[in-house]
Amino acid sequence: MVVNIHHNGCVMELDKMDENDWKYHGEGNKSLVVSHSQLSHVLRLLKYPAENAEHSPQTTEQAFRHIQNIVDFNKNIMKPLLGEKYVHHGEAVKLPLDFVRQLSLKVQQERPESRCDKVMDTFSGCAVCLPNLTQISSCHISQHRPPLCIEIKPKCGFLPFSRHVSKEIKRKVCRFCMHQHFKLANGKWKTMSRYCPLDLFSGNKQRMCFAIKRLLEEPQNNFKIFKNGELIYGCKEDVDLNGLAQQLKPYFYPSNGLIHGHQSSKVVLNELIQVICGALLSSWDSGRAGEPRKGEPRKGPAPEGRAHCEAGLLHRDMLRNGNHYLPKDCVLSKILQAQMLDSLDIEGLYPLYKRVERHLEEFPKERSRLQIDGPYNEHFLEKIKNCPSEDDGSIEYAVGKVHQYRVAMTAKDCSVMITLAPCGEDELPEPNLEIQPSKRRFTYSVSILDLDPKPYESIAHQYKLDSKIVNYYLRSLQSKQEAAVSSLYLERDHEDCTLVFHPV
Ligand SMILES: O=P(O)(O)O[C@@H]1[C@@H](OP(=O)(O)O)[C@H](OP(=O)(O)O)[C@H](O)[C@H](OP(=O)(O)O)[C@H]1OP(=O)(O)O
Ligand SMILES: Nc1ncnc2c1ncn2[C@@H]1O[C@H](COP(=O)(O)OP(=O)(O)OP(=O)(O)O)[C@@H](O)[C@H]1O
Repeated sequence: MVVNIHHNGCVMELDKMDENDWKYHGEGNKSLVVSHSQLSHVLRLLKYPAENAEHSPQTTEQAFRHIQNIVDFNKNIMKPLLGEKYVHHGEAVKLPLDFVRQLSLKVQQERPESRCDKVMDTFSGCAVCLPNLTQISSCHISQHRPPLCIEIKPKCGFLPFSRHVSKEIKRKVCRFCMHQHFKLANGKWKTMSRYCPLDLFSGNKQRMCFAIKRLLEEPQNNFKIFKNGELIYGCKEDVDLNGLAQQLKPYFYPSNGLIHGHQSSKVVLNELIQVICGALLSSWDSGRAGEPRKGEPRKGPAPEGRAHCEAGLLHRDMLRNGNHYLPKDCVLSKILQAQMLDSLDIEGLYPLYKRVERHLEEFPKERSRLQIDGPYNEHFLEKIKNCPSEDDGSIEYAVGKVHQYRVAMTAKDCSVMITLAPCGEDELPEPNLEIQPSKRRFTYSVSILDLDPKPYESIAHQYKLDSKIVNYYLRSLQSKQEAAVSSLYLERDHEDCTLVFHPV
Protein backbone atom coordinates (compact mmCIF):
# COMPACT_ATOMS: atom_id res chain seq x y z
CA MET A 1 0.00 0.00 0.00
CA VAL A 2 1.36 3.43 -0.93
CA VAL A 3 2.11 5.75 2.01
CA ASN A 4 3.62 8.77 0.30
CA ILE A 5 3.35 10.13 -3.22
CA HIS A 6 6.45 11.73 -4.70
CA HIS A 7 6.04 14.13 -7.59
CA ASN A 8 8.29 16.88 -8.97
CA GLY A 9 10.31 16.89 -5.79
CA CYS A 10 7.21 17.27 -3.58
CA VAL A 11 5.97 14.62 -1.18
CA MET A 12 2.34 14.09 -0.31
CA GLU A 13 2.11 12.38 3.04
CA LEU A 14 -0.97 10.23 2.96
CA ASP A 15 -1.26 9.97 6.71
CA LYS A 16 -1.33 13.78 7.07
CA MET A 17 -4.06 14.69 4.66
CA ASP A 18 -6.04 17.90 5.11
CA GLU A 19 -9.33 18.35 3.23
CA ASN A 20 -8.65 22.10 3.04
CA ASP A 21 -5.84 21.41 0.59
CA TRP A 22 -8.28 19.79 -1.84
CA LYS A 23 -11.16 21.03 -3.95
CA TYR A 24 -13.87 19.58 -6.13
CA HIS A 25 -12.60 19.10 -9.68
CA GLY A 26 -15.23 17.08 -11.55
CA GLU A 27 -17.02 13.79 -11.81
CA GLY A 28 -18.48 11.23 -14.15
CA ASN A 29 -20.83 8.33 -13.66
CA LYS A 30 -18.44 6.21 -11.63
CA SER A 31 -15.93 8.48 -9.95
CA LEU A 32 -15.47 11.86 -8.33
CA VAL A 33 -12.23 13.79 -8.73
CA VAL A 34 -10.67 16.33 -6.35
CA SER A 35 -7.55 18.37 -7.07
CA HIS A 36 -4.81 19.60 -4.77
CA SER A 37 -4.50 23.36 -4.49
CA GLN A 38 -0.69 23.42 -4.69
CA LEU A 39 0.58 20.06 -5.91
CA SER A 40 -0.28 18.94 -9.40
CA HIS A 41 -2.26 15.90 -8.23
CA VAL A 42 -5.82 14.68 -8.29
CA LEU A 43 -7.52 11.97 -6.28
CA ARG A 44 -10.11 9.87 -8.06
CA LEU A 45 -12.61 8.30 -5.65
CA LEU A 46 -15.24 5.80 -6.65
CA LYS A 47 -18.97 6.46 -6.27
CA TYR A 48 -21.87 4.15 -5.49
CA PRO A 49 -25.64 4.41 -5.94
CA ALA A 50 -26.92 6.34 -2.92
CA GLU A 51 -29.23 3.51 -1.84
CA ASN A 52 -26.39 0.92 -1.69
CA ALA A 53 -23.79 3.11 -0.05
CA GLU A 54 -24.35 2.25 3.58
CA HIS A 55 -24.78 -1.41 2.87
CA SER A 56 -21.62 -1.62 0.84
CA PRO A 57 -20.81 -5.32 0.62
CA GLN A 58 -17.12 -4.58 0.11
CA THR A 59 -14.48 -4.94 2.77
CA THR A 60 -11.60 -2.44 2.66
CA GLU A 61 -9.45 -5.15 1.20
CA GLN A 62 -11.94 -5.80 -1.61
CA ALA A 63 -12.22 -2.07 -2.28
CA PHE A 64 -8.44 -1.73 -2.49
CA ARG A 65 -8.28 -4.75 -4.80
CA HIS A 66 -10.89 -3.10 -7.03
CA ILE A 67 -8.89 0.15 -7.19
CA GLN A 68 -5.66 -1.79 -7.81
CA ASN A 69 -7.42 -3.64 -10.65
CA ILE A 70 -8.24 -0.30 -12.28
CA VAL A 71 -4.61 0.83 -11.97
CA ASP A 72 -3.36 -2.52 -13.34
CA PHE A 73 -5.76 -2.37 -16.28
CA ASN A 74 -4.48 1.14 -17.13
CA LYS A 75 -0.85 0.16 -16.67
CA ASN A 76 -0.67 -3.34 -18.13
CA ILE A 77 -3.39 -3.34 -20.76
CA MET A 78 -4.36 0.15 -21.95
CA LYS A 79 -0.89 1.69 -21.73
CA PRO A 80 0.76 -0.86 -24.05
CA LEU A 81 -2.17 -0.62 -26.46
CA LEU A 82 -2.53 3.16 -26.51
CA GLY A 83 1.05 4.26 -25.96
CA GLU A 84 3.30 5.03 -23.00
CA LYS A 85 3.08 8.76 -23.50
CA TYR A 86 -0.67 9.04 -23.47
CA VAL A 87 -1.57 6.98 -20.42
CA HIS A 88 -0.90 7.89 -16.78
CA HIS A 89 -1.89 4.89 -14.73
CA GLY A 90 -1.68 6.51 -11.30
CA GLU A 91 -1.29 4.76 -7.96
CA ALA A 92 -3.77 3.07 -5.65
CA VAL A 93 -3.77 4.81 -2.28
CA LYS A 94 -5.40 4.27 1.08
CA LEU A 95 -6.52 7.54 2.65
CA PRO A 96 -7.45 8.26 6.27
CA LEU A 97 -11.22 7.76 6.66
CA ASP A 98 -11.62 11.04 8.55
CA PHE A 99 -10.09 12.93 5.65
CA VAL A 100 -12.38 11.22 3.13
CA ARG A 101 -15.50 11.95 5.18
CA GLN A 102 -14.60 15.63 5.60
CA LEU A 103 -13.77 15.83 1.91
CA SER A 104 -17.12 14.32 0.97
CA LEU A 105 -18.95 16.97 3.04
CA LYS A 106 -16.80 19.74 1.59
CA VAL A 107 -17.40 18.87 -2.08
CA GLN A 108 -21.10 18.06 -1.75
CA GLN A 109 -22.32 21.60 -2.54
CA GLU A 110 -20.16 21.78 -5.68
CA ARG A 111 -21.60 18.65 -7.22
CA PRO A 112 -24.08 18.95 -10.12
CA GLU A 113 -27.56 17.75 -9.18
CA SER A 114 -27.65 15.33 -12.08
CA ARG A 115 -24.75 13.38 -10.51
CA CYS A 116 -26.13 13.25 -6.97
CA ASP A 117 -27.90 9.92 -7.48
CA LYS A 118 -24.52 8.48 -6.47
CA VAL A 119 -22.42 9.14 -3.37
CA MET A 120 -18.69 9.16 -2.91
CA ASP A 121 -17.16 6.09 -1.25
CA THR A 122 -16.41 7.25 2.28
CA PHE A 123 -16.14 3.75 3.74
CA SER A 124 -13.02 2.23 2.26
CA GLY A 125 -10.67 5.23 2.01
CA CYS A 126 -9.35 3.78 -1.25
CA ALA A 127 -8.65 6.01 -4.24
CA VAL A 128 -6.38 6.50 -7.25
CA CYS A 129 -3.82 9.28 -7.14
CA LEU A 130 -3.01 10.71 -10.58
CA PRO A 131 -1.16 13.68 -12.04
CA ASN A 132 -3.47 16.62 -12.61
CA LEU A 133 -3.67 16.54 -16.39
CA THR A 134 -5.18 20.01 -16.62
CA GLN A 135 -1.78 21.34 -15.55
CA ILE A 136 1.36 21.14 -17.63
CA SER A 137 4.83 20.43 -16.33
CA SER A 138 7.33 22.27 -18.44
CA CYS A 139 9.91 24.91 -17.74
CA HIS A 140 9.10 26.56 -21.06
CA ILE A 141 5.66 27.88 -20.26
CA SER A 142 4.84 31.54 -20.03
CA GLN A 143 4.67 32.85 -16.50
CA HIS A 144 1.81 35.17 -17.45
CA ARG A 145 -0.79 32.85 -18.93
CA PRO A 146 -2.16 29.87 -17.05
CA PRO A 147 -2.49 26.61 -18.99
CA LEU A 148 -5.59 25.82 -21.01
CA CYS A 149 -6.89 22.30 -21.14
CA ILE A 150 -9.39 20.85 -23.59
CA GLU A 151 -11.08 17.57 -22.74
CA ILE A 152 -12.87 15.60 -25.45
CA LYS A 153 -14.82 12.39 -25.00
CA PRO A 154 -14.80 11.34 -28.66
CA LYS A 155 -16.91 8.10 -28.41
CA CYS A 156 -16.98 5.44 -31.13
CA GLY A 157 -15.22 6.47 -34.35
CA PHE A 158 -16.24 3.75 -36.81
CA LEU A 159 -19.30 2.06 -38.30
CA PRO A 160 -19.51 -1.66 -37.46
CA PHE A 161 -18.04 -3.82 -40.21
CA SER A 162 -19.06 -7.19 -38.73
CA ARG A 163 -21.11 -9.66 -40.78
CA HIS A 164 -23.18 -10.25 -37.65
CA VAL A 165 -24.82 -6.82 -37.84
CA SER A 166 -28.49 -7.51 -38.49
CA LYS A 167 -29.86 -4.00 -39.11
CA GLU A 168 -28.61 -2.22 -42.21
CA ILE A 169 -28.98 1.16 -40.51
CA LYS A 170 -26.01 0.34 -38.23
CA ARG A 171 -23.77 0.35 -41.30
CA LYS A 172 -24.98 3.81 -42.31
CA VAL A 173 -25.56 5.83 -39.15
CA CYS A 174 -23.08 5.81 -36.30
CA ARG A 175 -23.89 4.78 -32.74
CA PHE A 176 -23.39 8.31 -31.32
CA CYS A 177 -25.79 9.92 -33.80
CA MET A 178 -28.44 7.23 -33.27
CA HIS A 179 -27.97 7.41 -29.50
CA GLN A 180 -28.66 11.18 -29.55
CA HIS A 181 -32.30 10.53 -30.45
CA PHE A 182 -32.68 8.07 -27.60
CA LYS A 183 -30.98 10.43 -25.12
CA LEU A 184 -33.25 13.31 -26.08
CA ALA A 185 -36.34 11.13 -25.74
CA ASN A 186 -35.19 10.01 -22.28
CA GLY A 187 -34.54 13.57 -21.17
CA LYS A 188 -30.77 13.09 -20.71
CA TRP A 189 -30.20 16.17 -22.90
CA LYS A 190 -32.52 18.92 -24.11
CA THR A 191 -30.73 19.82 -27.32
CA MET A 192 -29.41 17.48 -29.98
CA SER A 193 -25.66 17.43 -30.48
CA ARG A 194 -24.67 17.73 -34.14
CA TYR A 195 -21.21 16.33 -33.42
CA CYS A 196 -20.35 13.13 -35.29
CA PRO A 197 -17.36 11.04 -34.11
CA LEU A 198 -16.77 9.76 -37.64
CA ASP A 199 -15.79 13.28 -38.67
CA LEU A 200 -13.40 13.68 -35.75
CA PHE A 201 -11.72 10.35 -36.51
CA SER A 202 -11.70 10.92 -40.28
CA GLY A 203 -8.15 12.28 -40.53
CA ASN A 204 -9.55 14.92 -42.88
CA LYS A 205 -8.69 18.28 -41.31
CA GLN A 206 -11.76 20.01 -42.66
CA ARG A 207 -14.08 17.36 -41.25
CA MET A 208 -12.20 17.29 -37.95
CA CYS A 209 -12.52 21.06 -37.53
CA PHE A 210 -16.21 20.75 -38.38
CA ALA A 211 -16.61 18.13 -35.64
CA ILE A 212 -14.78 20.26 -33.05
CA LYS A 213 -16.99 23.22 -33.97
CA ARG A 214 -20.06 21.05 -33.30
CA LEU A 215 -18.61 20.04 -29.92
CA LEU A 216 -18.16 23.71 -29.03
CA GLU A 217 -21.75 24.49 -30.02
CA GLU A 218 -23.30 21.70 -27.95
CA PRO A 219 -20.72 20.23 -25.55
CA GLN A 220 -23.00 17.83 -23.60
CA ASN A 221 -20.55 15.53 -21.77
CA ASN A 222 -18.18 15.36 -24.74
CA PHE A 223 -16.30 18.64 -24.43
CA LYS A 224 -14.84 20.72 -21.60
CA ILE A 225 -12.31 23.53 -21.29
CA PHE A 226 -10.27 24.25 -18.17
CA LYS A 227 -8.20 27.37 -17.52
CA ASN A 228 -5.59 27.02 -14.82
CA GLY A 229 -7.28 23.79 -13.75
CA GLU A 230 -10.74 25.43 -13.38
CA LEU A 231 -13.63 24.40 -15.59
CA ILE A 232 -14.61 27.39 -17.77
CA TYR A 233 -16.67 25.70 -20.47
CA GLY A 234 -18.86 22.61 -20.79
CA CYS A 235 -20.91 20.66 -18.23
CA LYS A 236 -23.42 23.53 -18.01
CA GLU A 237 -26.81 24.05 -19.63
CA ASP A 238 -26.05 27.46 -21.18
CA VAL A 239 -23.52 27.76 -23.97
CA ASP A 240 -21.79 31.14 -24.17
CA LEU A 241 -19.41 31.05 -27.10
CA ASN A 242 -18.78 34.81 -27.04
CA GLY A 243 -17.88 34.66 -23.36
CA LEU A 244 -15.52 31.78 -24.08
CA ALA A 245 -13.89 33.68 -26.96
CA GLN A 246 -13.31 36.65 -24.63
CA GLN A 247 -11.48 34.41 -22.19
CA LEU A 248 -9.40 32.80 -24.92
CA LYS A 249 -8.52 35.93 -26.87
CA PRO A 250 -5.34 36.75 -24.88
CA TYR A 251 -3.98 33.28 -25.72
CA PHE A 252 -4.18 33.80 -29.46
CA TYR A 253 -3.97 37.57 -29.79
CA PRO A 254 -1.94 38.58 -26.75
CA SER A 255 -1.25 42.22 -27.43
CA ASN A 256 -2.69 43.50 -30.67
CA GLY A 257 -6.10 45.05 -31.14
CA LEU A 258 -6.40 44.08 -34.77
CA ILE A 259 -9.46 41.92 -34.42
CA HIS A 260 -12.63 43.43 -33.10
CA GLY A 261 -16.43 43.41 -33.31
CA HIS A 262 -18.50 40.28 -33.93
CA GLN A 263 -15.75 38.82 -36.12
CA SER A 264 -13.42 38.49 -33.17
CA SER A 265 -15.21 35.58 -31.45
CA LYS A 266 -15.25 33.62 -34.68
CA VAL A 267 -11.57 34.25 -35.33
CA VAL A 268 -10.51 33.30 -31.79
CA LEU A 269 -12.63 30.12 -31.74
CA ASN A 270 -11.28 29.20 -35.14
CA GLU A 271 -7.74 29.50 -33.79
CA LEU A 272 -8.72 27.26 -30.87
CA ILE A 273 -10.19 24.68 -33.26
CA GLN A 274 -6.98 24.68 -35.32
CA VAL A 275 -4.83 24.15 -32.22
CA ILE A 276 -7.03 21.26 -31.03
CA CYS A 277 -6.94 19.66 -34.46
CA GLY A 278 -3.14 20.03 -34.62
CA ALA A 279 -2.71 18.36 -31.23
CA LEU A 280 -5.07 15.52 -32.15
CA LEU A 281 -3.15 14.83 -35.35
CA SER A 282 0.33 15.10 -33.92
CA SER A 283 2.45 12.01 -33.28
CA TRP A 284 4.57 12.78 -30.28
CA ASP A 285 7.12 10.07 -30.79
CA SER A 286 7.75 11.07 -34.34
CA GLY A 287 9.47 14.40 -34.01
CA ARG A 288 7.23 16.61 -36.13
CA ALA A 289 3.44 16.69 -36.07
CA GLY A 290 1.99 13.99 -38.30
CA GLU A 291 5.34 12.61 -39.48
CA PRO A 292 5.96 8.88 -38.89
CA ARG A 293 9.29 7.49 -37.68
CA LYS A 294 11.65 6.01 -40.25
CA GLY A 295 10.52 2.66 -41.65
CA GLU A 296 7.07 2.83 -40.04
CA PRO A 297 3.80 2.95 -41.95
CA ARG A 298 2.36 6.45 -42.05
CA LYS A 299 -1.25 5.56 -41.65
CA GLY A 300 -3.69 4.57 -38.95
CA PRO A 301 -6.61 2.15 -39.52
CA ALA A 302 -8.12 2.09 -43.00
CA PRO A 303 -11.35 4.03 -43.45
CA GLU A 304 -13.32 0.84 -44.26
CA GLY A 305 -16.23 0.64 -41.83
CA ARG A 306 -15.85 4.22 -40.78
CA ALA A 307 -16.20 6.34 -43.95
CA HIS A 308 -19.01 8.68 -42.99
CA CYS A 309 -22.27 8.74 -41.16
CA GLU A 310 -25.50 9.39 -43.01
CA ALA A 311 -26.92 11.31 -40.07
CA GLY A 312 -24.00 13.76 -40.22
CA LEU A 313 -24.49 17.16 -41.79
CA LEU A 314 -21.39 17.29 -43.90
CA HIS A 315 -21.25 19.21 -47.06
CA ARG A 316 -20.80 16.80 -49.98
CA ASP A 317 -17.58 18.57 -51.01
CA MET A 318 -15.93 17.49 -47.79
CA LEU A 319 -16.73 13.86 -48.49
CA ARG A 320 -15.66 14.07 -52.09
CA ASN A 321 -12.26 15.13 -50.84
CA GLY A 322 -10.95 11.54 -51.04
CA ASN A 323 -9.97 9.06 -48.35
CA HIS A 324 -7.95 10.35 -45.45
CA TYR A 325 -6.02 8.49 -42.78
CA LEU A 326 -5.09 9.47 -39.29
CA PRO A 327 -1.32 9.55 -38.74
CA LYS A 328 -0.45 6.17 -37.21
CA ASP A 329 0.75 7.32 -33.80
CA CYS A 330 -1.61 10.20 -33.16
CA VAL A 331 -3.89 9.90 -30.17
CA LEU A 332 -7.07 9.38 -32.20
CA SER A 333 -5.46 6.61 -34.25
CA LYS A 334 -4.40 4.82 -31.07
CA ILE A 335 -7.90 5.10 -29.61
CA LEU A 336 -9.52 3.98 -32.87
CA GLN A 337 -7.29 0.89 -33.13
CA ALA A 338 -8.34 -0.12 -29.61
CA GLN A 339 -12.02 0.58 -30.37
CA MET A 340 -11.80 -1.62 -33.46
CA LEU A 341 -10.94 -4.63 -31.30
CA ASP A 342 -14.72 -4.83 -31.27
CA SER A 343 -14.63 -6.68 -34.59
CA LEU A 344 -17.81 -8.73 -34.17
CA ASP A 345 -20.13 -5.99 -32.94
CA ILE A 346 -22.22 -6.71 -29.85
CA GLU A 347 -24.52 -8.85 -32.04
CA GLY A 348 -21.68 -11.23 -32.90
CA LEU A 349 -20.15 -11.04 -29.44
CA TYR A 350 -23.28 -11.81 -27.44
CA PRO A 351 -23.48 -15.53 -28.43
CA LEU A 352 -19.81 -15.91 -27.39
CA TYR A 353 -20.60 -14.24 -24.07
CA LYS A 354 -23.41 -16.77 -23.64
CA ARG A 355 -20.90 -19.56 -24.41
CA VAL A 356 -18.67 -18.23 -21.61
CA GLU A 357 -21.68 -17.97 -19.28
CA ARG A 358 -22.64 -21.62 -19.90
CA HIS A 359 -19.04 -22.72 -19.38
CA LEU A 360 -18.81 -20.84 -16.07
CA GLU A 361 -22.09 -22.31 -14.88
CA GLU A 362 -20.69 -25.77 -15.47
CA PHE A 363 -17.15 -25.03 -14.25
CA PRO A 364 -17.31 -22.05 -11.84
CA LYS A 365 -13.64 -22.45 -10.88
CA GLU A 366 -12.63 -21.64 -14.46
CA ARG A 367 -13.52 -17.98 -13.79
CA SER A 368 -10.14 -17.36 -12.30
CA ARG A 369 -8.08 -19.25 -14.96
CA LEU A 370 -9.91 -17.41 -17.72
CA GLN A 371 -9.22 -14.10 -15.94
CA ILE A 372 -12.82 -12.96 -16.23
CA ASP A 373 -12.35 -10.33 -13.50
CA GLY A 374 -8.59 -9.93 -13.92
CA PRO A 375 -5.87 -9.92 -12.83
CA TYR A 376 -5.02 -7.49 -15.59
CA ASN A 377 -1.48 -8.59 -16.28
CA GLU A 378 0.67 -9.63 -19.26
CA HIS A 379 -1.29 -12.91 -19.64
CA PHE A 380 -4.49 -10.94 -20.05
CA LEU A 381 -2.80 -8.75 -22.67
CA GLU A 382 -1.55 -11.89 -24.47
CA LYS A 383 -5.12 -13.23 -24.59
CA ILE A 384 -6.18 -10.01 -26.27
CA LYS A 385 -3.31 -9.88 -28.72
CA ASN A 386 -3.25 -13.57 -29.64
CA CYS A 387 -6.95 -14.30 -29.93
CA PRO A 388 -7.49 -16.50 -33.05
CA SER A 389 -9.30 -14.77 -35.90
CA GLU A 390 -11.64 -17.71 -36.61
CA ASP A 391 -14.04 -19.34 -34.17
CA ASP A 392 -12.85 -22.88 -33.46
CA GLY A 393 -15.73 -23.45 -31.03
CA SER A 394 -13.41 -23.23 -28.03
CA ILE A 395 -13.94 -21.44 -24.74
CA GLU A 396 -10.54 -19.76 -25.27
CA TYR A 397 -11.76 -18.13 -28.47
CA ALA A 398 -14.97 -16.92 -26.78
CA VAL A 399 -13.08 -15.50 -23.80
CA GLY A 400 -10.48 -13.83 -26.05
CA LYS A 401 -13.25 -12.08 -27.97
CA VAL A 402 -15.03 -11.05 -24.77
CA HIS A 403 -11.77 -9.56 -23.43
CA GLN A 404 -11.18 -7.73 -26.71
CA TYR A 405 -14.70 -6.35 -26.65
CA ARG A 406 -14.27 -5.04 -23.11
CA VAL A 407 -11.05 -3.25 -24.06
CA ALA A 408 -12.85 -1.76 -27.07
CA MET A 409 -15.67 -0.56 -24.79
CA THR A 410 -13.15 1.21 -22.58
CA ALA A 411 -11.64 2.90 -25.64
CA LYS A 412 -15.11 3.95 -26.81
CA ASP A 413 -15.74 5.73 -23.52
CA CYS A 414 -12.36 7.33 -22.74
CA SER A 415 -11.48 11.02 -22.88
CA VAL A 416 -8.59 12.90 -24.45
CA MET A 417 -7.01 15.80 -22.60
CA ILE A 418 -4.99 18.37 -24.48
CA THR A 419 -3.14 20.75 -22.20
CA LEU A 420 -1.73 23.88 -23.76
CA ALA A 421 0.46 26.60 -22.44
CA PRO A 422 1.68 29.57 -24.45
CA CYS A 423 5.47 29.60 -24.64
CA GLY A 424 7.16 32.57 -23.03
CA GLU A 425 8.08 35.26 -25.61
CA ASP A 426 11.81 34.51 -25.72
CA GLU A 427 11.71 30.84 -24.74
CA LEU A 428 12.08 28.03 -27.20
CA PRO A 429 9.82 25.03 -26.64
CA GLU A 430 11.20 21.50 -26.51
CA PRO A 431 11.10 19.77 -29.89
CA ASN A 432 8.00 17.51 -30.29
CA LEU A 433 5.94 19.79 -28.16
CA GLU A 434 5.27 22.71 -30.42
CA ILE A 435 2.23 23.59 -32.45
CA GLN A 436 1.94 26.86 -34.21
CA PRO A 437 -1.36 27.35 -35.98
CA SER A 438 -1.32 31.13 -35.69
CA LYS A 439 1.48 33.41 -34.64
CA ARG A 440 1.30 32.04 -31.10
CA ARG A 441 3.34 29.08 -30.02
CA PHE A 442 2.08 26.56 -27.52
CA THR A 443 3.76 23.89 -25.47
CA TYR A 444 1.29 21.06 -25.19
CA SER A 445 0.70 17.59 -23.89
CA VAL A 446 -1.90 15.00 -24.85
CA SER A 447 -3.22 12.34 -22.46
CA ILE A 448 -5.97 9.76 -22.37
CA LEU A 449 -8.04 9.32 -19.26
CA ASP A 450 -10.93 7.30 -17.88
CA LEU A 451 -9.57 3.92 -18.95
CA ASP A 452 -11.35 1.79 -16.38
CA PRO A 453 -12.13 -1.83 -17.24
CA LYS A 454 -15.79 -2.31 -18.13
CA PRO A 455 -17.33 -5.14 -16.12
CA TYR A 456 -17.83 -8.48 -17.83
CA GLU A 457 -21.45 -8.41 -16.61
CA SER A 458 -22.18 -5.22 -18.56
CA ILE A 459 -22.14 -7.16 -21.85
CA ALA A 460 -25.75 -8.28 -21.36
CA HIS A 461 -26.72 -4.65 -20.75
CA GLN A 462 -24.83 -3.56 -23.90
CA TYR A 463 -26.74 -6.09 -25.98
CA LYS A 464 -30.12 -4.76 -24.80
CA LEU A 465 -29.05 -1.12 -25.08
CA ASP A 466 -27.85 -1.60 -28.66
CA SER A 467 -31.19 -2.91 -29.80
CA LYS A 468 -33.07 -0.18 -27.89
CA ILE A 469 -31.01 2.56 -29.55
CA VAL A 470 -31.36 1.12 -33.04
CA ASN A 471 -35.08 0.39 -32.71
CA TYR A 472 -35.78 3.83 -31.31
CA TYR A 473 -33.85 5.43 -34.16
CA LEU A 474 -35.70 3.38 -36.79
CA ARG A 475 -39.04 4.29 -35.21
CA SER A 476 -38.20 7.99 -35.18
CA LEU A 477 -37.07 7.80 -38.81
CA GLN A 478 -40.34 6.10 -39.68
CA SER A 479 -42.46 8.71 -37.89
CA LYS A 480 -40.51 11.46 -39.63
CA GLN A 481 -41.23 9.84 -42.98
CA GLU A 482 -44.91 9.40 -42.12
CA ALA A 483 -45.12 13.04 -41.05
CA ALA A 484 -43.49 14.11 -44.31
CA VAL A 485 -45.91 11.99 -46.35
CA SER A 486 -48.98 13.27 -44.51
CA SER A 487 -47.89 16.88 -44.88
CA LEU A 488 -47.51 16.17 -48.61
CA TYR A 489 -51.08 14.83 -48.66
CA LEU A 490 -52.29 17.85 -46.73
CA GLU A 491 -50.66 20.12 -49.28
CA ARG A 492 -52.28 18.18 -52.13
CA ASP A 493 -55.69 18.24 -50.42
CA HIS A 494 -55.29 21.95 -50.02
CA GLU A 495 -54.43 22.31 -53.71
CA ASP A 496 -57.49 20.18 -54.65
CA CYS A 497 -59.76 22.43 -52.57
CA THR A 498 -58.30 25.48 -54.18
CA LEU A 499 -59.05 23.98 -57.56
CA VAL A 500 -62.67 23.29 -56.63
CA PHE A 501 -63.28 26.84 -55.53
CA HIS A 502 -61.19 28.51 -58.17
CA PRO A 503 -63.37 30.79 -60.26
CA VAL A 504 -63.72 29.53 -63.82
O1 LIG B 1 -23.21 3.32 -23.01
P1 LIG B 1 -22.93 4.73 -23.44
O2 LIG B 1 -22.39 4.84 -24.81
O3 LIG B 1 -24.10 5.63 -23.21
O4 LIG B 1 -21.77 5.31 -22.51
C1 LIG B 1 -21.91 5.58 -21.10
C2 LIG B 1 -21.66 7.07 -20.90
O5 LIG B 1 -22.70 7.79 -21.52
P2 LIG B 1 -22.51 8.75 -22.78
O6 LIG B 1 -23.11 8.02 -23.93
O7 LIG B 1 -21.07 9.05 -22.95
O8 LIG B 1 -23.31 9.95 -22.45
C3 LIG B 1 -21.64 7.42 -19.43
O9 LIG B 1 -21.29 8.79 -19.33
P3 LIG B 1 -22.19 9.82 -18.48
O10 LIG B 1 -22.36 9.25 -17.14
O11 LIG B 1 -23.49 9.92 -19.22
O12 LIG B 1 -21.43 11.10 -18.51
C4 LIG B 1 -20.58 6.60 -18.69
O13 LIG B 1 -19.30 6.97 -19.19
C5 LIG B 1 -20.79 5.13 -18.88
O14 LIG B 1 -19.67 4.44 -18.39
P4 LIG B 1 -19.69 3.71 -16.96
O15 LIG B 1 -20.85 2.78 -17.01
O16 LIG B 1 -19.82 4.80 -15.97
O17 LIG B 1 -18.38 3.01 -16.88
C6 LIG B 1 -20.90 4.77 -20.36
O18 LIG B 1 -21.34 3.43 -20.42
P5 LIG B 1 -20.51 2.23 -21.07
O19 LIG B 1 -19.25 2.78 -21.65
O20 LIG B 1 -20.27 1.33 -19.93
O21 LIG B 1 -21.40 1.70 -22.11
N1 LIG C 1 -5.93 12.91 -14.02
C1 LIG C 1 -6.83 13.88 -14.15
N2 LIG C 1 -6.45 15.17 -14.21
C2 LIG C 1 -7.35 16.16 -14.34
N3 LIG C 1 -8.66 15.97 -14.41
C3 LIG C 1 -9.12 14.71 -14.35
C4 LIG C 1 -8.24 13.60 -14.21
N4 LIG C 1 -8.99 12.46 -14.19
C5 LIG C 1 -10.27 12.86 -14.29
N5 LIG C 1 -10.36 14.20 -14.39
C6 LIG C 1 -11.59 15.00 -14.54
O1 LIG C 1 -12.63 14.40 -13.81
C7 LIG C 1 -13.72 14.04 -14.66
C8 LIG C 1 -14.34 12.72 -14.21
O2 LIG C 1 -13.37 11.70 -14.30
P1 LIG C 1 -13.64 10.36 -15.09
O3 LIG C 1 -14.00 10.66 -16.51
O4 LIG C 1 -12.49 9.49 -14.88
O5 LIG C 1 -14.94 9.86 -14.33
P2 LIG C 1 -15.86 8.62 -14.63
O6 LIG C 1 -16.89 8.59 -13.58
O7 LIG C 1 -15.01 7.42 -14.79
O8 LIG C 1 -16.50 9.01 -16.03
P3 LIG C 1 -17.61 8.24 -16.89
O9 LIG C 1 -18.88 8.94 -16.66
O10 LIG C 1 -17.10 8.41 -18.30
O11 LIG C 1 -17.61 6.81 -16.42
C9 LIG C 1 -13.11 13.98 -16.06
O12 LIG C 1 -14.09 14.22 -17.04
C10 LIG C 1 -12.04 15.05 -16.00
O13 LIG C 1 -12.59 16.33 -16.26
